[in-house]
Amino acid sequence: MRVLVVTAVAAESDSVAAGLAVAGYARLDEEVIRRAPFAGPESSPSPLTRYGRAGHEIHVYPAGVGPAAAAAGTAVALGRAQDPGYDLVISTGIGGGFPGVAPLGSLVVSSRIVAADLGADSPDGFIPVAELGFGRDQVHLSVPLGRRVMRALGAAYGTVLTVTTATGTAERAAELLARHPSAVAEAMEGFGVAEAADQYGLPVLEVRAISNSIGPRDRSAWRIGDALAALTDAFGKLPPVLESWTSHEH
Ligand SMILES: O=C(O)c1cccc(C(=O)CC[C@H]2O[C@@H](n3cnc4c(=O)[nH]cnc43)[C@H](O)[C@@H]2O)c1
Repeated sequence: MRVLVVTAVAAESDSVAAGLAVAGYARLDEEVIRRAPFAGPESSPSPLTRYGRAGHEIHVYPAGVGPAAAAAGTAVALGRAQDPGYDLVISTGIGGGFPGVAPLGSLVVSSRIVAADLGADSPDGFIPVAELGFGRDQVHLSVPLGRRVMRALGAAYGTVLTVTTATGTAERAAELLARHPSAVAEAMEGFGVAEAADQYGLPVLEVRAISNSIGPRDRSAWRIGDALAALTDAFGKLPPVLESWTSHEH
């Protein structure tokens, strides 16, 4: 089994790595595959790091913030994979949770990944790109895998929205929920990772640890430390599920 885990930033990758260590995965090596887009001229390049246990490998790559960086970084990492290629791609990191379904410090697993603001605005409201006839705003996910992961993590299971502007008002949160009643969380990378994985014919999953509630902007209420600890917890529990899953099940 070989899995590519894509985060946005190094702090998320470090939390994933701490969980993999708990699951018995040892660091194998690392490869600088490009300069992450969020890194300034003084920052060090962010490597893709490989971890392994009993013939299974999990590679972790902080590809950058937002769907464009996520898609580009994922495609680069997938394109450089040597035989055997990857079986699965996971988009992960911190995210905003919809109140009532995904509290601070909890985990969510995607049943669907939807690009929630990919489309056109109109006097009658938002029109998704698929309705415009230009493309798609969601990709196929493995339901059996998602459900297994959800059970193993004790996570909420539902639609994870990808947005390019984080929600900062109650009105916007209500609008998103009205359009996506099964939404549990939002973040900024899932759809980009999913597009890249899908174009390589690979299944994808999104796992988010909730750092903030979706609604009126309030930075003082963010709990990034708790979310990163939840991410470590998730990746301590995830490997046995992934090892027992085979990609033809999706
Ligand atoms: O300053 C703000 O109000 C603000 C609100 C939400 C997100 C940000 C970020 O700059 C974080 C981007 C980063 O974190 C993920 N993330 C975490 N929470 C959310 C969210 O509620 N909505 C969207 N993205 C979120 C995201 O995936 C990025 O990697 C600032």
